[in-house]
Amino acid sequence: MNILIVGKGKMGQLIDAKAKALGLTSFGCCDVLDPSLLQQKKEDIDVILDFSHPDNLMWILKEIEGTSIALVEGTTGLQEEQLEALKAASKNNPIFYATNYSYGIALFHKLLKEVVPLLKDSFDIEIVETHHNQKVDAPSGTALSLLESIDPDHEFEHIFGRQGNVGARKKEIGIHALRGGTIAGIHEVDFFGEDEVLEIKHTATSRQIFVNGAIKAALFIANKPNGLYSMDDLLKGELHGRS
Ligand SMILES: NC(=O)C1=CN([C@@H]2O[C@H](COP(=O)(O)OP(=O)(O)OC[C@H]3O[C@@H](n4cnc5c(N)ncnc54)[C@H](OP(=O)(O)O)[C@@H]3O)[C@@H](O)[C@H]2O)C=CC1
Ligand SMILES: O=C(O)C1=N[C@H](C(=O)O)C[C@H](O)C1
Repeated sequence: MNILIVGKGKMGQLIDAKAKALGLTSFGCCDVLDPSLLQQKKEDIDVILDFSHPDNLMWILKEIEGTSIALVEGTTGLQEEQLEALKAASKNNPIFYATNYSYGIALFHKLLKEVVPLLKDSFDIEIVETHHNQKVDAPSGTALSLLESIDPDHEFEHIFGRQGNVGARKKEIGIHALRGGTIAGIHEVDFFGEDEVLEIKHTATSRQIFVNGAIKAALFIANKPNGLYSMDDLLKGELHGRS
């Protein structure tokens, strides 16, 4: 499988190194300011993995239009219209999208779907995420996806941080972002009940878990029919697990 990576940052470089270590052909990392690699290698690319910045997405979708190149999209902070464009592009290319490529977070979503219907009427729900001091978007893409799993029908008001005389808690879900040091990613959902608290927490102890998951996603969608794929498809395909 031949891959090309969009994004020359922390994730891009780690994916490039891991792909090469696995014996895959990686053409390296590029971005919208230096698109030549994508344009030169277009004929030979099977999968593009984008871990960069939302500003690259429309350019990538234009480049893969009319080709059979698959896309593994990992960039977070995408706006609603960019998510719509991703969905539309999946009619013509295989596209895998996840805000978090770790196995644990994929399971976290499953746990929420079990637990939330049992608790949502009697427990207060809050989401807390913690990331390194270089992260540019807040709250994390993962926190927003967890929110979507908790409240798919938007029954609750979504409160992004609290400040001032906010009054007593209403039918709301609080979402809070902490930033500091070198934390790869911590996500926690707290359920506060009467005289008890249930906490579900995932800690990524290094970025490698995202890198490995993204490469598994790339192997999974290479040569798949056009469509939008998610971590649920990867779990069903039993391609996940350690390393
Ligand atoms: N889905 C998942 O599992 C994961 C997703 N991510 C996401 O991947 C993305 C990249 O993360 P990470 O590698 O840590 O970030 P880095 O900051 O290390 O790298 C970001 C890359 O994007 C480029 N970039 C920044 N601004 C722009 C812009 N305006 N237009 C085009 N390119 C730009 C940077 O180029 P330059 O250096 O020249 O500015 C750099 O190459 C983030 O959205 C992050 O949230 C991260 C980990 C896991
Ligand atoms: O920027 C990061 O580092 C991460 N971003 C993703 C997110 O926004 O959820 C996934 C992971 O938590 C690391």
